[in-house]
Amino acid sequence: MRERRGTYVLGAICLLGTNAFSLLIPWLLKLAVESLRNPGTASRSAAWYGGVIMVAALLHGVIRIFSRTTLLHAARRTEYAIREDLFGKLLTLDMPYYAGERTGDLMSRFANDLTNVRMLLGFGILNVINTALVYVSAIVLMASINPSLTLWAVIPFPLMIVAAKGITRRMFHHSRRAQEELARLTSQAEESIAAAVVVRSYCREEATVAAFEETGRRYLARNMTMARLRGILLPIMAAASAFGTLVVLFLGGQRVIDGVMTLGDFVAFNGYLAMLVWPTIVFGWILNLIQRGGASMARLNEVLDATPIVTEPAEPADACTPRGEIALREVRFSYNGMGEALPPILDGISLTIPAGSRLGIVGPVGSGKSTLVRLLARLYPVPDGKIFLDGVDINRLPLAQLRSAIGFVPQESFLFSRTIRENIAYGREGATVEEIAGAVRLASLEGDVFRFADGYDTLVGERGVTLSGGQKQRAAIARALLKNPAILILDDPLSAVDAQTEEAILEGLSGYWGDRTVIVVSHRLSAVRECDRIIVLKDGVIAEQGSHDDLVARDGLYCAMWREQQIRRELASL
Ligand SMILES: Nc1ncnc2c1ncn2[C@@H]1O[C@H](COP(=O)(O)OP(=O)(O)OP(=O)(O)O)[C@@H](O)[C@H]1O
Repeated sequence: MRERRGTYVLGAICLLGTNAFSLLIPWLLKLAVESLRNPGTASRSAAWYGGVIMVAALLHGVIRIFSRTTLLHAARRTEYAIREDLFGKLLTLDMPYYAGERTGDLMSRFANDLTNVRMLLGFGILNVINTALVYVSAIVLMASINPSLTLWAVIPFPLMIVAAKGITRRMFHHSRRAQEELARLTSQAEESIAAAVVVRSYCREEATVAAFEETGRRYLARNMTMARLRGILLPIMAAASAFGTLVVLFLGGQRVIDGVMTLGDFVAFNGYLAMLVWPTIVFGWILNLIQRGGASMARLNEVLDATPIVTEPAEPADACTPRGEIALREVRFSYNGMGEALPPILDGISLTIPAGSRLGIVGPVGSGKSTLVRLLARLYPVPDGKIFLDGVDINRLPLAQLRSAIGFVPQESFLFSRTIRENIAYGREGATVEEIAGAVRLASLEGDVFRFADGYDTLVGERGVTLSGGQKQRAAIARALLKNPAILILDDPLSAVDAQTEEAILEGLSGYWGDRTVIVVSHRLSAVRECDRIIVLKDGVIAEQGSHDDLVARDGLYCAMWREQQIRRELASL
């Protein structure tokens, strides 16, 4: 908006010009009428004034087009810039922010709120300037013709302003609520479409439609109230302005009959009064635009002013090639729920993972395995002096440097609605066809890709629906392998395949490990069996650690889990 200040000033100047010509017309009419009444004393003929009026009307029209396009284009450009800022901002925000937001709500800010802001910055500003100019200049000119009649003419205005203020205050409230309901509607629609299969498989169509209808009803009710208020406002404004006109016709007409006012003055006075009618009638609409635009700008500012909790270091450490040694010192961590710290998920984890070694992380459901690996990539905030990469506090590493050292395959793999090739190439910009094929081979996905009719060019549907769960997971692994990171974190990435396939895939990957540090989180102990060290997490602490053989020999939690999984496996093979 600030960058476009010049354009708005130009638009305002044009509005000044267009209004100057429209204000000139009643004055010229007055002179024309006076010339008709007193042809002998008039300096110019009525026809001459008629010609000048036509020129003034033409100039008024031309400059009006220019003023409107200037201001409306400026609003479009501002909308474009805000959209870019919004998108840029959303990419900088971190996991803690997204954990508290609904996608649909964010999407509605892109659509509905941005439109409201554009309307405010376009039509809103245009009409505010126009109304102010018309009101001030018309009233000044009316007062110069007849001050007492002007007073009568403007009597309804204060009443109109009081009525408009009261009604628009209520409109603002309903407008804000309506926008929230719309955001909720967008969220519900987005979620129901994404989870269409779940909805159908649980036969929840009716309940989902009912919930959608309920939100829709609330949205409709808010809009109906707004329409009612707008409906009240408009006739009040029109009636008050008609009353002013009536009074002027009566009192002005009498003054003309009494010879206190000339017919030319009366014509001009009425011309100026007529100019006030439209801005007065649309006053309510403009106030509504302002209220709505203001409410939407506030919603956009909530996102634009949001700051990521995970920030770049104030004094970054020198860049160096990572070796991949990770150290954790008494790491404690709690998630924030509605701004309050929840009970700790990790409670004093100390651990050193030598560069080039392989660590397995196992433990019961919800014991904090994923949380621990998320902290290594600073997806959540980590206190200073707790986690080190090659001896450097990770809080001192620029985020891009830290994250480019890590290949992270999360529990839920996400694929873009693009081809398989593009999805895997996302791992590294500029990767060659051979490198992509190499990563696909390592992730044991090659056979699957060749079976697809379009091979690497197979389009992955939204969220990868055309791929099986296991194929999606292997595609996500291939993407991380292509990145060629010093540290590879696999957070239960093969949960969708059976134990034998998981083992075979991990076996196939063993050639890739090299001197990389590898962290494998898994529910299946067979997946971590070959790791140099395994930690068993329980209730946020390391309950046991050691190699597979050590842990089995200890006859503790790991050993119990191992026996249970072995029995299950044997039963499954019967
Ligand atoms: N964003 C979050 N906000 C609040 N609590 C969370 C969040 N993410 C996870 N938790 C909670 O933290 C605990 C540990 O979750 P985490 O995902 O780290 O466990 P896990 O050991 O990986 O579980 P699983 O074996 O099921 O994958 C759980 O109780 C979970 O509910």
